[in-house]
Amino acid sequence: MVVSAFQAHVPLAHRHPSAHPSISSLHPARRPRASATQASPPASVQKANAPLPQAVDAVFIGSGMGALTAAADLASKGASVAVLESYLIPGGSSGWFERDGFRFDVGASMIFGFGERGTTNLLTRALATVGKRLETKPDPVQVRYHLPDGIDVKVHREYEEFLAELIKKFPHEKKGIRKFYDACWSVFNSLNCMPLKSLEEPNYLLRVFAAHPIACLNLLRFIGRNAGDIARDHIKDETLLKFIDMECYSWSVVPADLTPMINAGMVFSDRHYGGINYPIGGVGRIAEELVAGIEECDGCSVHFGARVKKVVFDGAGAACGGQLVDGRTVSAKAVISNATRWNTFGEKGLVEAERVPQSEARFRERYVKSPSFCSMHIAVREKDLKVAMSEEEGMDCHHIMLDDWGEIETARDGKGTLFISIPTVLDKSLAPPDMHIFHVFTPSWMDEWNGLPYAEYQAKKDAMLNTVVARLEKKLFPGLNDAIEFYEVGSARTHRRYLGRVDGSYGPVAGKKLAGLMSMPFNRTDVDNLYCVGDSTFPGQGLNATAFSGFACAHRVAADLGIIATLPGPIDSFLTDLLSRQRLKL
Ligand SMILES: NC(=O)c1ccc[n+]([C@@H]2O[C@H](COP(=O)([O-])OP(=O)(O)OC[C@H]3O[C@@H](n4cnc5c(N)ncnc54)[C@H](O)[C@@H]3O)[C@@H](O)[C@H]2O)c1
Ligand SMILES: CC(C)=CCC/C(C)=C/C=C/C(C)=C/C=C/C(C)=C/C=C/C=C(C)/C=C/C=C(C)/C=C/C=C(\C)CCC=C(C)C
Repeated sequence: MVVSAFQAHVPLAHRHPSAHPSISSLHPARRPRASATQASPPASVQKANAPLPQAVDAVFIGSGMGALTAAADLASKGASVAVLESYLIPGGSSGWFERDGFRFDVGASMIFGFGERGTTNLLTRALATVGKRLETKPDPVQVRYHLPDGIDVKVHREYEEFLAELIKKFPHEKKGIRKFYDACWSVFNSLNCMPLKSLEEPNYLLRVFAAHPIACLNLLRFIGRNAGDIARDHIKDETLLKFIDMECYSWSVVPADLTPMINAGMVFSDRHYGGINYPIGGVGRIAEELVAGIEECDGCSVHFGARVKKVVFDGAGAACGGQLVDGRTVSAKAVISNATRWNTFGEKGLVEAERVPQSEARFRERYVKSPSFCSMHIAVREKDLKVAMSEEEGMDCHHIMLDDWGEIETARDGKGTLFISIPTVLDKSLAPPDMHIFHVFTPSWMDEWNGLPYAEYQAKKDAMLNTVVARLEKKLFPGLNDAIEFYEVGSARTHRRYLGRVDGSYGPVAGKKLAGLMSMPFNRTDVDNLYCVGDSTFPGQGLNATAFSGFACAHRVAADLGIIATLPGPIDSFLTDLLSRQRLKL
């Protein structure tokens, strides 16, 4: 099946603002969202969708960044892979959609993992496995915070410049600030000196420990801890601790006390090391290139409009393939789910209830679904904004805004934390001349949207947009209301529908204080030959994090398929099971 231009750009959200006179009159300059573009879908997507293979080494359910990285790595090692994606384009939450010459990123536009040095630049590395590379634009500022208590801080790419700005605000915490962020560097430096592969493959662990004993011991020191514990070891000022909470919340959607220190170390250091780099042409280019690279490998294919209904099992109870909703089946030695844990093992999940292993109860007891987001994708005319928009004049691409500390996590209806990205500040090719893309998102829960009749649903989206635009106009972007050309609002329902993620969730987060990353599931499951990849596995949310899960998954699958050397079979199995049992005790 070839994907038509229209299908490949199905609207993210179906909305008709003109049906709501209140909105039209509030925003006379706005017009309803533009029609889906008629431009051709990318070559990678057109080429994909060869006939389904009958049998492969590894079949992937979904084509998010976790799956694409793992598929690319396995393909480069000589395995045959088939990626089955239910939607019409690849990438999942790192996908894209187009309207009237604008190319919008579906998810966050702040991209880690595109550095040139070290080992933690996992997006650069994922593309390289299949001989691809993307041009990127370095972002001089990771994010500018606009927070209560007059905290207006830029996280500069240059580490010392960021510290100086923060210390200026909290001079009495000069030592504590440096100690906390230096602890993050210590984690990062330990990771960034070693090859990053599967932590459930003993041969790798032994080799990496032999080559980097001090770094491994340092990681073991931090792997069971959370960022909040380390921050409190060094910092006393409550407002500064709230700032650190926001630093964590802005990517982990939980405060520092629940954010694993390994992840904080990665994020708070890599932004100054590899830096934040925007892929020219949009975030969706990463998935497009990975698909193109996978398809160039012998015996490897990516299929769209291929929704998997269930995992297929053999007589011994081992996973042996995926069955699509239309009944077609792809058999495989390894089955890898990129769906969330709940979509894989939960009610009406890919694995029927009687086969769900006991160990999943442990996961559910520890992790909960994070909220979804209400995402506002807005096309903006630069000439009507009363603020300079170019990078040269000091406009930053990413902003976080909060008016009241009490509302970091809980506020609803667009009154809480606002995440704002304007990727056109870095890449003008995303929009027509003199136009900008504003992507504004705020945490939002399914219960706010579920069951609303059409008119109420649309009215709620419009109300959210109005609240958010009013806040942005007042504080950051005067003129925004009149500068809106068109807009598109996505709710938790939209995320559930188009990304297939339960309740539109951003992923699992600790439901209570846990020992850092120790209990986050790895890629193997307690079902033989069934693996998981993506943000439901170690180390969690984020593109670079899911790319790590992809590399780790590919490594373990390659070991199980006999493609890479392991310790002798029985020893490998014994040690792998021993490690997994030890983790279960934690
Ligand atoms: N700037 C950033 O850091 C950024 C940007 C975008 C996304 N992300 C991250 O990406 C993470 C998600 O990545 P991921 O790898 O977990 O995957 P994902 O959720 O993005 O993609 C999963 C894919 O699997 C498909 N799928 C689900 N069930 C299926 C089924 N039954 N049959 C066929 N296909 C199915 C979905 O359609 C989707 O395309 C999120 O945590 C988010 O933080 C980060
Ligand atoms: C041998 C022995 C004995 C031992 C051993 C030890 C070891 C080796 C260990 C190891 C470990 C490891 C390897 C680990 C790893 C890790 C990793 C890689 C991690 C990563 C992470 C990352 C992350 C977390 C990221 C994230 C990000 C994100 C989430 C982002 C987001 C964003 C957003 C949301 C945006 C915002 C926006 C605005 C502001 C606008």
